[in-house]
Amino acid sequence: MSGKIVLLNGPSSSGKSTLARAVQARIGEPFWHYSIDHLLAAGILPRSRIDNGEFPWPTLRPQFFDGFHRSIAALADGGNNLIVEHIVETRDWMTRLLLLLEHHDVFFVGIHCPLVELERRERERGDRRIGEARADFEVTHTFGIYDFQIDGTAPSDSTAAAVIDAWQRRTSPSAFVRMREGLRRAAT
Ligand SMILES: Nc1ncnc2c1ncn2[C@@H]1O[C@H](COP(=O)(O)OP(=O)(O)OP(=O)(O)O)[C@@H](O)[C@H]1O
Repeated sequence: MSGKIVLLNGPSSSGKSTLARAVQARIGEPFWHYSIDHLLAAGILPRSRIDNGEFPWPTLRPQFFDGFHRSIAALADGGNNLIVEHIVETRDWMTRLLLLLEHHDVFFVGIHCPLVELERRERERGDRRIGEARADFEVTHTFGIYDFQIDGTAPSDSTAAAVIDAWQRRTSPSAFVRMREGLRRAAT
């Protein structure tokens, strides 16, 4: 049986990693915390050869993210429960996730944070490209509907407890099921 997926979506610096760690520490079942950041931190990319232009990132990026999206389904198909943190950048990515995760139990969580706070965090962190948070802020919540939404400025302990409670009480049809139905209606 496929693992269950809690998918956190929000702009850079909204607090996805912090929340994912807090959920993972409290939830009553084993969940793997999975994100692009983990792959990057593991050194998956030939970083210096991309940075020096030898390998073209604009060509490689779409296939890297497509592989990431497919890997979510693959890990869940192995029976693993996942807390996935992601920034859904485009409507195509949203559609791709809806189709790839058609047979999975997905609980879709939106993390909201005021732009002024995102930009403050971005400056303070110093390890994010300035402007990334604003670009994400303008698009990432525009592609779909959620099962649950949270305030990324609230303490992560209480937010994690609220996410777990809402996940335990989740009902059908999920946001992913409703969005897929919308896609199919639009296609007919
Ligand atoms: N609830 C919160 N209250 C105050 N600060 C927070 C909260 N959650 C996260 N932060 C701070 O915001 C910064 C970004 O947090 P985090 O790495 O969790 O964000 P993220 O959405 O995963 O970012 P990215 O997508 O860029 O990886 C960190 O400095 C973190 O300590």
